[in-house]
Amino acid sequence: MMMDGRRHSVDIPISRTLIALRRVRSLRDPSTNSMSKFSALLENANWETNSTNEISLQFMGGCQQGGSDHNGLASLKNSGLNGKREEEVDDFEMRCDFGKSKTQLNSCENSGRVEKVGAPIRTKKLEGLDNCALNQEDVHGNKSLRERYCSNHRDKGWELACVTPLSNCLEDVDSTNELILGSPIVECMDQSMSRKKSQYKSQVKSSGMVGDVLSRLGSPCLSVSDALSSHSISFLANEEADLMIPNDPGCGISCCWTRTPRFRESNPFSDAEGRPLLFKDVAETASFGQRSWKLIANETPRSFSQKFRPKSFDELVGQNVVTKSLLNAISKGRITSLYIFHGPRGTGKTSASRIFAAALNCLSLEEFKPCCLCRECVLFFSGRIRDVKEIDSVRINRAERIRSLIKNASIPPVSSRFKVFIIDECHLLHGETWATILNSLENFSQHSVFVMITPDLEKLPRSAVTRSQRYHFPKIKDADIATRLGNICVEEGIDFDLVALDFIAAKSNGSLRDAEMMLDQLSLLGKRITMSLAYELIGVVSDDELLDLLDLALSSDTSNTVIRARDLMRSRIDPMQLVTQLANLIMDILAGKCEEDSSEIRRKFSRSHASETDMQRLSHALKILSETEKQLRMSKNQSTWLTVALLQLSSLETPSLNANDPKSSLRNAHDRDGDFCSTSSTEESLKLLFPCSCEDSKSHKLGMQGDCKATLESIWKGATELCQSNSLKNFLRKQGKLSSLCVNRDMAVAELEFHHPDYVSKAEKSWKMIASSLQLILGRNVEIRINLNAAEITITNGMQKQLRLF
Ligand SMILES: Nc1ncnc2c1ncn2[C@@H]1O[C@H](COP(=O)(O)OP(=O)(O)OP(=O)(O)O)[C@@H](O)[C@H]1O
Ligand SMILES: [Zn+2]
Repeated sequence: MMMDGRRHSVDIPISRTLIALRRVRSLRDPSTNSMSKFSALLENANWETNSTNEISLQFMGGCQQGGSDHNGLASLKNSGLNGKREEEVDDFEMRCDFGKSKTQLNSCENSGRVEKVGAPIRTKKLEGLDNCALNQEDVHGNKSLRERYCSNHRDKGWELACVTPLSNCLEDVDSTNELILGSPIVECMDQSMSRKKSQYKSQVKSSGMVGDVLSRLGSPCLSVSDALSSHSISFLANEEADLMIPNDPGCGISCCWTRTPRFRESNPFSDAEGRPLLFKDVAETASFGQRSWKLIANETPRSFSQKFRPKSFDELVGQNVVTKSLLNAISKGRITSLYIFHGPRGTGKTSASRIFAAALNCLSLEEFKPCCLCRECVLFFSGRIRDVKEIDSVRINRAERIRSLIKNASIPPVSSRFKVFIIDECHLLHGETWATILNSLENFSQHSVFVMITPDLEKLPRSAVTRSQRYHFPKIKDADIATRLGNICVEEGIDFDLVALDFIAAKSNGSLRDAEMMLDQLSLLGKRITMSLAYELIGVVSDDELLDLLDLALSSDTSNTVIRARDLMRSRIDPMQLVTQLANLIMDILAGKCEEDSSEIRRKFSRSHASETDMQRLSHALKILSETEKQLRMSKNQSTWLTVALLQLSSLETPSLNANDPKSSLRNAHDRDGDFCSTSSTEESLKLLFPCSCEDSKSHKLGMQGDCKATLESIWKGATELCQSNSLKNFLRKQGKLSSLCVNRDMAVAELEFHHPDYVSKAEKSWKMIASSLQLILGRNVEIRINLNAAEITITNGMQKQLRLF
């Protein structure tokens, strides 16, 4: 949501401060809490910009409320913009000269020191009784922790000053007492935006359009006292303005006009249709599906992703190409009527569409837009702009609604430069809806812009794609995500381990929203964000990673299967969970669900595993996995057996994994304490084959009988695959085999068999490599025994070499 506030507890955005000038409470009679006492003041206020680009607010004579004649004047200016050095640009001054109206506004005089939440504020200037100045600077400490993340939050100061205006500014007061203002220059520097000072250092220049828009604002009224006490200042006053709350976490700007705004032309549509975009999803209006929004500025953000939604292009992480190109399009005036923003979820498409809409209407003459400061931006960020609409794609599938929308788009904007229609999830538009829109493109007002958003370009009609300007939002790099998370942690005062943030970033699959949501959840635990905490909460693997693993396993890429599986299980997922997820995924694929899924990796996987044999292999894999799942419940060596099971997925020879089959490869290795199952007869035969280690009741063993053979073959194949030397690999495959395996909690004993004494000695020479490969697959120390008939050589990896004879 564009209006999501941020840093409300740390920084005070100047924009919010300015808006708070309108707060009605400050203008109320303290004894009665009534506004009436000051109504004349409101009616007689006048704003103007003078030649030095200062905005002036003048309280005209004749108002005799409160024992004063209110000839006082106030103006706003950015002291840094009139030839000051760049370092000073951040300083935004407010000086007040209210003349006789100081009775109402006398708290200016008390502004010698103002506390800002989370950071001390220092007052630079205090200009006598009639003037006040507030200059606050952040004094962030604790730099060391923040250095990596706080580049955006370096110390900034701001100064707000009201200065006596020079001229008579009243140009017009219309019949409804609305003020028509001259061309003011709004200059303010939000702390949160101060890093953009190079872009923002110059103000919104005075222009007819600025004046035009300002003229639609109601009577402004000024109070500083309340503003200071609540760390915010407002421009205007009316009853609604009281919605502003001191800890308002919104974007910092709230629009609460005293009068109904006048527009260039009356809105030809119903109120509902013309309702402006306000960035808070609450209810829906009856019109073509446009959402009705509440002033988000008054609401507490419910999540980090709401709170930290980017509000300008430079806050958009990892989308530099898009940003640059959109900004260039605006600065060169090359705006087309149809844009498509596409790319994976949570990468900033919706945010960018809103920023784009704001930038299109921004009045700043600077290249970097939106400035967030001009009146159009103020309107936009307060959600009061009438010409930007966010439309529910499902709802406009109805004929009358799309007609209404098209009609609306054919008419020039109400008050802004561009009418922007943002249609999220546009792949849900029906073909006819698309056709109507595309056929009407020519008839749209030159100033109507459609921004369509979808995660999947391929689902859109070709004709739409070819007639639009497309912007791809790629997945966000893990490093960028981790940095962003770090910034959020610093801002929210959350302790964290870097590695945990990296982990969250890796888990979020390029979606910053997912990452922020995970962080949000973890932060609720109220502890330091650590790896183990993250693992506890997130221990699942994305579909894409699962598909990757499955692909490796099915393609007999033993080494990578083992490496990937071990990697996942080491830190990221419990083997039980992994096997369940894999089985579910295969079921989805077999059920054809991948066709509907938007993931490219899934579609690719489906395409490359579409043959009959592939389907058989997949159902075979499913059988193995479902059987493995049962076995793992009873096993203490879950990761080993899951790895072994994965190595069997590529084979089409289905080992009998029937739970009732005593020879089942995995089942028949059950030991007495339930680690692996076997019938007593199988156990006997295993002992016979491999008498020494399996006496340990905690171990389980696979022998050469029945279907154990297939498992042993898979493991042997995997192990040989992992040998780096090709000649050794070929030799072991051809001449040797794994004749039995006994695994207990700490180690495994593998029995190898060769047909010739020379082979035995050759294998013996390479025992380390063989043992290492088996070790990798089995995930524990491995003792190997190399047999030739009655001869057996025992070699313990990493320990001394031993020859044992029966
Ligand atoms: N590129 C980004 N830069 C900064 N924040 C981002 C970015 N992408 C996503 N976010 C975070 O994720 C939240 C959601 O982003 P947004 O709605 O713009 O993504 P989206 O691509 O439109 O997602 P979807 O396709 O699901 O609608 C934002 O509020 C913001 O906190
Ligand atoms: Zn602007």
